[in-house]
Amino acid sequence: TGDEELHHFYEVLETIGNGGFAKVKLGRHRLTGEKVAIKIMDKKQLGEDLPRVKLEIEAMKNLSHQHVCRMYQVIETTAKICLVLEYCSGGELFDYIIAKECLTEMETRVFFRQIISALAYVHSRGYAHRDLKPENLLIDDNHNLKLIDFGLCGKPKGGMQCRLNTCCGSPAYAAPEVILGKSYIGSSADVWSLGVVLYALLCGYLPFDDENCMALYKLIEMMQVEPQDRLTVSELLDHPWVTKDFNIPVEWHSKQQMGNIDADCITEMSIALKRSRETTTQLVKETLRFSEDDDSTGSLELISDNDSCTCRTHG
Ligand SMILES: COc1cccc(Nc2ncc(-c3ccc(C(=O)NCC(=O)Nc4ccccc4)cc3)c(OCC3CCNCC3)n2)c1
Repeated sequence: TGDEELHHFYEVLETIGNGGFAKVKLGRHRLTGEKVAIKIMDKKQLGEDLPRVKLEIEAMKNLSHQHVCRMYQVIETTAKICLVLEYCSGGELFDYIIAKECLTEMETRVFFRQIISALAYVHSRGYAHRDLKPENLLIDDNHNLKLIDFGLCGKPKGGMQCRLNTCCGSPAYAAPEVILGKSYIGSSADVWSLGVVLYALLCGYLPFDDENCMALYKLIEMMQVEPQDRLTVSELLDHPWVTKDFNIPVEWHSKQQMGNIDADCITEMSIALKRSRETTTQLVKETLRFSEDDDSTGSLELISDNDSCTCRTHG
């Protein structure tokens, strides 16, 4: 069963997060010792929102970027869906800032450039995040930010047709048109949320001298009530406040090429699967082709990138 499968590959340790339908536990991959975040969702509790989770899983398969949390594996059982996700050892950005009491303007700019890098990439892949907020920005062990979409929480009170988490989770970061239940353009709503995140980062937590305030107020054009008056993410990439001291626009293209096969990973797998390297490589190639089709019924599922790989056999 899926539960055995989860425990076969991973030690499941303490809970690191709870969000309505999703519980996130710390996990450790038994083969590689790598820490992972395991997001466990109960299908019954998800109810009619199950299709939305399937959409998120498809989205995650297409998102591979240095500032977006990776998804390594999906383990589905009759009752649960478990996502095995990249673990960020530094926790949430906000806890970090509260613990440090204040960040320099430069450190704020470094983080902000990473956030717009992630957002420009997500938008370029045709997705809008729709729930950008400090809880969804985590720090990895290289002190870099990773965008996550912690996703579904309780049922929206108003039953609005926007995403659950924006309704019940965080009106504070949601654009006016989202709050008003109007139909909205996801990318513009993201820019509003980005403005709130930047404003929250700088206001009250960070020392900020006056002559720069004007540059910041120009950025607050992200928080124009009318979406068409708002800055776009691509205008932010080379905005004077964002490029100050860097003098280069934000590099947002993904540095992670998809689908490359890592030799060390093949070695580990051929040992674990008791197959030759050639056979293992062939299997992986077939699986990567399988994972491109929707109706993949492959005999071996693998999600691998440079530094880790997980494989599991179907039936
Ligand atoms: C050290 O102490 C600590 C303390 C706290 C945390 C950690 N680490 C730590 N690492 C990893 C996670 C995680 C990663 C991905 C997803 C996810 O849902 N992905 C799906 C996803 O990203 N979609 C998506 C992304 C972009 C575009 C579209 C879709 C969910 C959770 C985590 O969670 C804990 C929660 C706690 C409540 N606030 C949010 C994080 N925590 C460590």
